[in-house]
Amino acid sequence: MSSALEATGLGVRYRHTWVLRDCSLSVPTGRVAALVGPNGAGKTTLMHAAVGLLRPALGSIRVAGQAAFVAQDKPLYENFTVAEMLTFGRRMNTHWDDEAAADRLAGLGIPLERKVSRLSGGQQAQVAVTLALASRPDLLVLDEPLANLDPLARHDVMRSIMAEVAGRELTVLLSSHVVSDLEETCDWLVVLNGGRLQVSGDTEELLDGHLVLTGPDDASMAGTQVVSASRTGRQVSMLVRGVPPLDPRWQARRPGLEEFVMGYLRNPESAALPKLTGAGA
Ligand SMILES: Nc1ncnc2c1ncn2[C@@H]1O[C@H](COP(=O)(O)OP(=O)(O)OP(=O)(O)O)[C@@H](O)[C@H]1O
Repeated sequence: MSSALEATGLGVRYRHTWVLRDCSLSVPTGRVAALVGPNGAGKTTLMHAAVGLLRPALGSIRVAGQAAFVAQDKPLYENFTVAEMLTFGRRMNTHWDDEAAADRLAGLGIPLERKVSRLSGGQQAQVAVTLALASRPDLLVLDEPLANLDPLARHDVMRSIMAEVAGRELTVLLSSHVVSDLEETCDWLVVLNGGRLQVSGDTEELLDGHLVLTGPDDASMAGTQVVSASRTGRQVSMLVRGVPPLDPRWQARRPGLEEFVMGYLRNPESAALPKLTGAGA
């Protein structure tokens, strides 16, 4: 399994403050990886380090091939038309697929002669993604591509990204605060919390390896590895790792993605990380 992105012992600091500490992760080629975490967790910082916009103080982060980055505040010139943005992109990039970009925009019904400022938020996001894709990257890094978009536009942007991944060997790393948007499309999950990596792995394997247990708060928890728990009255609901408990009063089910992420974020001390033995293992 080859990696499109690999970080080993990554540490980043701004002046004297560490904002990423000891992050080791690997995203396999061809995956759509979701990067989630609360405000200030270090998601943008990790993306900046991945695409070479900042240099780590410790460890390393490596992309196999070319990366393209779409920043949070869509890097478009408001007074340019879409066609002028394409010309700009062509001049700024050594690898550039004009035809693919024009085809993609035509398929999305975005007129080339329209000014960027006259496009909807969803169309601007699509233009920014199209420009990034036109540079033929191996890794597409998108910082909150769905921010400020309505649910339909969020769905359309995600679906169009999936179509690109299906069409070629492209890996995507995208951050979002809306975990439910990622459920259908992201098959790799990275959770950052307070500058530390909490979770990194195949989404289905992670969900299959955990249970949500609900039961009375005096039920025995023997043999269960609790990620986090919340109480309502005399009932306890817990996210646990591994095997079901012995106490028959527990009801067990597979967690949804949002429950899983929330369960880990509630307890920053818990982690679900693969054992990395050297780079890329
Ligand atoms: N240029 C900078 N100088 C100093 N501190 C910074 C700088 N950029 C980010 N930080 C700090 O680094 C930490 C991580 O910020 P980062 O933007 O990576 O988080 P994030 O997870 O992307 O947050 P959000 O979800 O709010 O976008 C924060 O505490 C932030 O204040």
